[in-house]
Amino acid sequence: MDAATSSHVLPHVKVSSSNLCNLNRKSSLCTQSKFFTTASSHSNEGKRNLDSHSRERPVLSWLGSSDNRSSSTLGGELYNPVLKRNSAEKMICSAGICTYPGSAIGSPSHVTEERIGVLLLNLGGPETLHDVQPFLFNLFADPDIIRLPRLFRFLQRPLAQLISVLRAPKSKEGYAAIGGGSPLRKITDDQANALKMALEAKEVHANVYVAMRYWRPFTEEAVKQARFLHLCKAIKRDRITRLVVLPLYPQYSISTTGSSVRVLESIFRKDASLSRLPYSIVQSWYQREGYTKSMADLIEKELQSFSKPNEVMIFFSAHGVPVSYVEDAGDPYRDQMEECIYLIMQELKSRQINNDYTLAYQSRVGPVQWLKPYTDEVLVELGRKGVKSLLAVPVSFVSEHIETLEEIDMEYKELALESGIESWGRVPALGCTSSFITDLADAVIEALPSTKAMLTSKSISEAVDFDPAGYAIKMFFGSILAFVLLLSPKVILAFRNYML
Ligand SMILES: C=CC1=C(C)c2cc3[nH]c(cc4nc(cc5[nH]c(cc1n2)c(C)c5CCC(=O)O)C(CCC(=O)O)=C4C)c(C)c3C=C
Ligand SMILES: [Fe+2]
Repeated sequence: MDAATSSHVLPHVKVSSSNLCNLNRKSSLCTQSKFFTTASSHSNEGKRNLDSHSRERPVLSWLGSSDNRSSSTLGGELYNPVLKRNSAEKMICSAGICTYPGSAIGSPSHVTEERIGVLLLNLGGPETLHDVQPFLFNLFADPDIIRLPRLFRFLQRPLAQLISVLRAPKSKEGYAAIGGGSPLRKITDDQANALKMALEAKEVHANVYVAMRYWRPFTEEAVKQARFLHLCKAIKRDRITRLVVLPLYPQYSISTTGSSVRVLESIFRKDASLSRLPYSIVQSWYQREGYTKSMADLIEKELQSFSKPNEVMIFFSAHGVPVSYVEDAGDPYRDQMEECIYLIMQELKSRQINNDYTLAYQSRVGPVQWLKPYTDEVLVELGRKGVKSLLAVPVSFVSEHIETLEEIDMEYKELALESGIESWGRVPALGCTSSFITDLADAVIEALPSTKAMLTSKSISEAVDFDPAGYAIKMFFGSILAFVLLLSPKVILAFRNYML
């Protein structure tokens, strides 16, 4: 059953500010952990609102402070908000702001009836082979997936149409090999139900909703089309008073969490009641002990299936992103991934598991450079060097999906065996593993005190900033330039790469 509609009982909890403060003090933020905060309010408001925020944050004001959470010690997110000026940095510096909404939990003795909602954000996947091309269109039409210069943004949709049609046959083959569609929706619904129960066990009664970025249940369609009105409607119908947004990506990337949050916040901005709803976003959670321990449990268990467990190479395989995301746009994804692997290996070492390990990136698409080393190349290299046993660990996603079930289990396994590796294993995705879901429940509870309603002043100023004459000029010259570029042999060659 759809998690959003699974409960007919209004979620509620009695929350006193002192309880919430205690919870927050237990979180990484409040205990002054070296790692970055897991929760933030207002990922998009950015620096523009720093002044107003700083006035409102009585307990958790640390942006620019001299304690151990300075930009150089923020775990994987080593981005100095003062030095880096880009879109990702806005997210990160705003992620450092943690505010208390004055009304609900302002005074220690205040007790409010809360109706808590949790919104799980995920990528979504085609449910049938027929859905594959339109799913790919949605994906490539996302300006956070194909990042065109401003002048060429109007080409986004025609380009997405072209690339999705070129890519569809290869993608369909992959989805056909795993049963004719993506398992993501079912798994995410199961995770939502499990999370609801885990929260209930901690006496936090919440409704858990699911919003997918590229397939049903869509995030944006939730407001635009009657058929998919359920998300917005449900949040309103259930009279949710406080919302925690939990992207199901352990590490932050512009292309995943960043994109989903951008869409969600644009929906909130356009809806008067949603823009007044206090919410907070768990930006990344790879650094949580519950997650690293759960991953270590899976690895430890899977190693036992080899005849010589301590001779097995632990092979972390992460979904890649184009290098330009990290090097030009300031995406913290690679740093967070490296930190994540380090933390999992530390946990394994504490259990006397000292295997060799390596990290590589899979699933590259298109003509640009992606994060290296590439999974396929490393597998061949390891085989050549005489590695005989290998345990693949998918690490950027917490559900089984096409890239675990087809790419790793079929393509990479075959390649590894051909390259001289004799013994192959793969760690399953976390799915509904109870220690993991329990930890997600803790992450939600820790994020509750930092919920804050969106300010609408930004949308007003954006509307004022729009210049129709400038826009028309850009469209005119952009079209001519695009036409010339599209005819160049280099560009024609580049499109072929989407088909391979
Ligand atoms: C952390 C996870 C992911 C990142 C980062 C990411 C970036 C990214 N992906 C593409 C292109 C494609 N991704 C596709 C499927 C897909 N991607 C992720 C996760 C991340 N993507 C998942 C979980 C899935 C599978 C969904 C499912 O149905 O099971 C696809 C479609 C499949 C295919 O044709 O290979 C494409 C295409 C880009 C370009 C990108 C970063 C810019
Ligand atoms: Fe992807």
